[in-house]
Amino acid sequence: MPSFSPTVSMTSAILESISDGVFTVDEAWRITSFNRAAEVITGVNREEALGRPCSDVLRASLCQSRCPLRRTLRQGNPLFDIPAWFVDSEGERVPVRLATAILRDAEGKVLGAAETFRDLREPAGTNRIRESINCFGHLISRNQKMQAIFAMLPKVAASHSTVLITGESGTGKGVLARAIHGAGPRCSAPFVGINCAAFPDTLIENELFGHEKGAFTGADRRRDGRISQAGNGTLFFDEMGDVSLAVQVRLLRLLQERTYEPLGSGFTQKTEARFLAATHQDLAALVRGGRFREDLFWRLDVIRIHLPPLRERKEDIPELALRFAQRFGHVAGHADVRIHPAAMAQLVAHDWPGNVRELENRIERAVVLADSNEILPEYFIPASGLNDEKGQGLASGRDAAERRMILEALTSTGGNRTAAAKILGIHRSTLIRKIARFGDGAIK
Ligand SMILES: Nc1ncnc2c1ncn2[C@@H]1O[C@H](COP(=O)(O)OP(=O)(O)OP(=O)(O)O)[C@@H](O)[C@H]1O
Repeated sequence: MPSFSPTVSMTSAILESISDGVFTVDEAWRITSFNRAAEVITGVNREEALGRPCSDVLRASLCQSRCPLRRTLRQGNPLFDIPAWFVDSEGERVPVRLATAILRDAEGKVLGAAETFRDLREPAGTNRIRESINCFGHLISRNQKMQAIFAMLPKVAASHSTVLITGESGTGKGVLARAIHGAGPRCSAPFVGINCAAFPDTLIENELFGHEKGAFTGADRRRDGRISQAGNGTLFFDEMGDVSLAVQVRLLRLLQERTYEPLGSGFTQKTEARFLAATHQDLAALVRGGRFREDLFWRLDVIRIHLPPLRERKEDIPELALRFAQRFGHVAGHADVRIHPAAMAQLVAHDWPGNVRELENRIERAVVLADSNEILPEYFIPASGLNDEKGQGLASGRDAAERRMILEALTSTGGNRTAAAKILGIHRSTLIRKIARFGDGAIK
């Protein structure tokens, strides 16, 4: 057989084309390379990842105590098939199986280490439309309304039109946006999201448009914004209803003329990105109340997809619950996790104000608490708040129960809202809104 030694460009082309995430670090744990699949799985752009400590970028379950890269560098041995999870750019946990290897130069000097990881959410390479109408990307549903949505998604994904995704928090708007991107012609270009509720006005413009060196105090170098990072991929505006009127003017220009100006540049740039937007708010009502520009609303509302809340598609609960149980069981090393029929009945009876995200978090907690590979009803009772004091469920007295759960979560995290939101299975911005709604001083 003729000898074959791949060139550097060939090696990087191979790394770019595989579906496993791969990154390398130097001996100080700074990321030195980050392949395309790593970007897709973690939601972090290569530019953001390079040069930063890997624990900051991946926020993995093993980072603090059992870092596999550290073990590999110390012992000089590769590791295989390690279960773990990362926290992606949206704050969601991504279960993975990873492997590590040491990197040496031609003389055998250690340069650092490499880690590869496989996304366990889906079998490799299935981010395209599935055969079955019960699924689209990572979304699954038996519900008729959802299936009608899945049926039109291939056409939506293939088009370049702006899509407005509406639905309560945790219904899967972010997952749907990624699925539309993954099933469309831009799937190999970046998917870049921005949570509009997470930034005040001054920062959101900087995040989106980027800035030139010297644009403001502290701008010691030029920085690309998310529009530029999206290239000819997809730019996803999450929580679009939370954008201020001032920023709406800038977004209108972006959507209308496809142009923007990085801060301090004075030059107009053009974007080729496709726009997707999501909101849990009723944008038309915001327009009527004078809090959202009508012209921007019409620019966004080209194709509208409304995701029904989980309580209106209870037929999905068993399948989703089992799927989450299997996924978290896999990470925790429990094969074939089952849900006891009484526990399943409890899940189906619940109203799920936090929708699929809340269900996902409850199942994760139950899998962690489980002593065997069966989830029993008692695993849901203490922490989940599935039952209020009268045992009537959250549907009745929801506010009181919600308020109590928020208080408990904030107490257990010492007031840390990000951590409390994670426990509750809702977005930080949703938690902040709820705290403001209760606004009686007891919750801070
Ligand atoms: N139909 C579904 N099938 C499988 N998983 C789902 C489905 N819908 C939502 N999920 C899961 O629920 C979680 C919440 O989804 P996502 O973040 O997309 O919700 P969202 O509507 O964007 O929430 P928010 O408005 O708070 O940002 C994710 O972890 C996602 O994987």
